[in-house]
Amino acid sequence: MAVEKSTSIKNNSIKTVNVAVAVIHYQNQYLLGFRAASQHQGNRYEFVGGKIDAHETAKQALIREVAEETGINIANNTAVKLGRLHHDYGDKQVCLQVYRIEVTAQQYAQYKNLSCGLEGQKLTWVDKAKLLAGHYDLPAANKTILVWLQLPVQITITYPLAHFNGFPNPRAAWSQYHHEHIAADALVYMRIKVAGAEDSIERLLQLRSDIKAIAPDHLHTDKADNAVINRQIIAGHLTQTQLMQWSSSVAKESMSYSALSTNLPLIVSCHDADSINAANQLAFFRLQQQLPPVIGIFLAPVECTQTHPDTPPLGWEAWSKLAELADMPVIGLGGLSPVMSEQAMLHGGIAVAGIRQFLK
Ligand SMILES: Nc1nc2c([nH]c(=O)n2[C@H]2C[C@H](O)[C@@H](COP(=O)(O)OP(=O)(O)OP(=O)(O)O)O2)c(=O)[nH]1
Repeated sequence: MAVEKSTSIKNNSIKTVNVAVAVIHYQNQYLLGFRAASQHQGNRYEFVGGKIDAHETAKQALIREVAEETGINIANNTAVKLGRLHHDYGDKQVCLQVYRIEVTAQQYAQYKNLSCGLEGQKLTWVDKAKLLAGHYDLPAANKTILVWLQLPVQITITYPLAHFNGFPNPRAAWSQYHHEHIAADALVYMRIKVAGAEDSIERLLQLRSDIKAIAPDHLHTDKADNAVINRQIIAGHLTQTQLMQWSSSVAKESMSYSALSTNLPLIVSCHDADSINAANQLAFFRLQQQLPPVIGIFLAPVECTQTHPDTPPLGWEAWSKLAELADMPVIGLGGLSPVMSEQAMLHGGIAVAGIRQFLK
């Protein structure tokens, strides 16, 4: 079974409605509307937004819809692209173009008591933890948006095991070093880069119950019955090579590759347009199969790195053009420091990641 054969949205004659969706927040307070019973997906909460008119870009529609529905002028706020979501409701097909907008302290002070929108709809500010925990009934397509919102603006990456080769017990040294140097509550990509070292990752997770992890794709399936692993690993990771292997297996109509059955969200690494297209295809396939989504792309290298000195960096401008192609949140990687998350957001990303500068 190939992707094209299993999809209904792209081949269907029903026109897809393009919708601009604004995830408006101030720190951990998120703005939700409530859809009237008579509307499509009625009696559900929603993020502010609406149809993109024929002459409009998604960002223009976003500014117009937010002003029409709430009165908030977001023309001067940064709209951080989260992604594009195709969803088939059976009676209607939508493509949600989703942006996150943080309002200023001044805007929040002005609008925090807003309980009724300009179109008479109910509006409410809700706590992020409750929103992510599913306390509010949203349309089905929004499930993926909530998973995207779990990603922090900084992601720590571990050193590979080879970095500790000089130690008498490199695996113990790897766990101990990261135990001591990872910041509290961090999201950590466990890039150990050697097969069979899962116990070191498990040990680190046991030592640091406060952290969440992105693990090599095979780890959690091997340890599916392990409570520590299940609680702390929020996503599996695919390298660009694994992603392209999946993509070519789809082209050959052989769906044997294990990534497809992974029962965790995925984060993939990409370095070019072809791999981003493959990531979009994988995300689309997983939504169709009702598997957990692809929640992000590590797009690298933005700048020169010590670990890959011979790889030419993309630079922010080329990085930004590639990030625009992605249907999911994009994370900058390569020669970056934690303070550059703002810069990533101005270039269409949601976060930055790295090793040295992200460890304490
Ligand atoms: N605004 C919004 N729409 C969403 C969300 N999630 C989701 O699936 N949708 C769907 C529901 C609708 O089918 C479609 C939005 O269309 P809409 O009818 O509200 O758009 P609109 O405001 O321009 O509508 P209208 O008054 O012109 O009819 O997108 C969401 O979080 N916010």
